[in-house]
Amino acid sequence: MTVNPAHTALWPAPHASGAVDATVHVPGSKSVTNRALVLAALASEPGWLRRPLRSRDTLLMASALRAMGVGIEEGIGPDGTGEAWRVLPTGLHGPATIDVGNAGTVMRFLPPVAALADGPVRFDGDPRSYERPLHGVIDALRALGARIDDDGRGALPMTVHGGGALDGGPVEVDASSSSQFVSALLLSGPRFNQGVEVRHTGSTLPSVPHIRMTVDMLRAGGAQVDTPESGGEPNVWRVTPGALLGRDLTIEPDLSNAQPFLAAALVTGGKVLVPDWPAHTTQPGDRLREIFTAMGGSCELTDAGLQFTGSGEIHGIDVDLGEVGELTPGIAAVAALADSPSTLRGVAHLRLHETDRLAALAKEINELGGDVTETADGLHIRPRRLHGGVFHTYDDHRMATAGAVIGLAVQGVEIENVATTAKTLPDFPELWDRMLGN
Ligand SMILES: O=C(O)C1=C[C@@H](OP(=O)(O)O)[C@@H](O)[C@H](O)C1
Ligand SMILES: C=C(OP(=O)(O)O)C(=O)O
Repeated sequence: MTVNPAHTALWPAPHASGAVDATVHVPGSKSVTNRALVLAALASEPGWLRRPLRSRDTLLMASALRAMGVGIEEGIGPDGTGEAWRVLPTGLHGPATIDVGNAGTVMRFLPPVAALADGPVRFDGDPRSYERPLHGVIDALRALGARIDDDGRGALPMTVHGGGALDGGPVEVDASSSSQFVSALLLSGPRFNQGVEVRHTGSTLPSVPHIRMTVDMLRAGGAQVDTPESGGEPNVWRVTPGALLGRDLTIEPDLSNAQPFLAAALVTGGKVLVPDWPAHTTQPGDRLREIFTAMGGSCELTDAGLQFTGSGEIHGIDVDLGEVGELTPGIAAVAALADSPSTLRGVAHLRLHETDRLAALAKEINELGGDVTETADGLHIRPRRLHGGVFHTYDDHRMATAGAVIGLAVQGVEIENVATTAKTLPDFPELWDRMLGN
């Protein structure tokens, strides 16, 4: 086996010599970009995505849709104001081969799309993609009339034998391991003959704001969606069959990827302005305003964006992160530098993310001298004086940015494979250096 040198390379995480004071333009949201691509591909007319995120996960999504025949032209928008992608929907075709990488959104959102193609669509990806849960999508699609060949584990690799259309209708799914099972079925629902009615049967449901994001974006595309919040039954979502509009959509900055920069203000007692922070959003990263305020910062949302200011003090926190699990690595990094212990709860499903994030965070922070223990559904973090060392990242973009946050306060932290941040945040080292004035 050849080892990619980028995976073993060490990046000396910059140590902050003082309080940061920077404006950081955070690239577009992964979750919004990949939903927008899927909805635009399923629409009945062309659409625009402005300021899309161009990262590994979104380029994989674009390539996969192109492989099924969708036209995606990358360029500058009609008014000349920055990058914009034109999406030209067509009939969806197989045979096609799709590389999902390690993108949850690609591996979960596209099998229902592939069921609408007129031939076989083969799905494969990184080794970790074979371990990430997909059974909810596979079982539900089979129940809705799709033919899928997998190796019996309910995981990748697999082939969806698209039949040109799917019956759809009511289906049960246990989405306790990933909200993306529900989002996946809803996104393609308008194109199923009978639409879809998804009933979540599990005892817990993570990342509910991401399901709201799916519903909001479907509605903005003209779909009729009934939800628990709109007076429907708990844990049931219903999408009526119908055409989707081609939209002209500007993608919001990725608020979860704003996290390391806000954390830098908190850790150094400095300030960071993130322009274009949306006043209303379903992105889970918006919860950072409340969480990082409780941990010692303060923030103000103005026309210029979100101004976040650290006080020089960092407090521990006891918080349920079940709705906003993807924020856990960054919160754990800050908590390891706090003046009191923290308990992070409600995130058992993180063991099945890019890596087992609970194990990885405990191990890597402890190897720098920390005192972190895993619980059944989270982490206990008792701050200790940390020292330098190698922070391993396990091909997980959020481990890399979490390590960079610790490196601001601790001399001699080296991040293994910082290039893994390209999954959702291209040019992270450059953005980080620029924030620090380097
Ligand atoms: O739908 C989405 O865009 C996402 C949903 C969440 O997945 P899980 O529900 O699997 O945690 C989140 O962690 C992931 O980063 C993005
Ligand atoms: C869990 C994440 O990604 P994915 O979309 O691959 O599930 C994440 O970005 O934190």
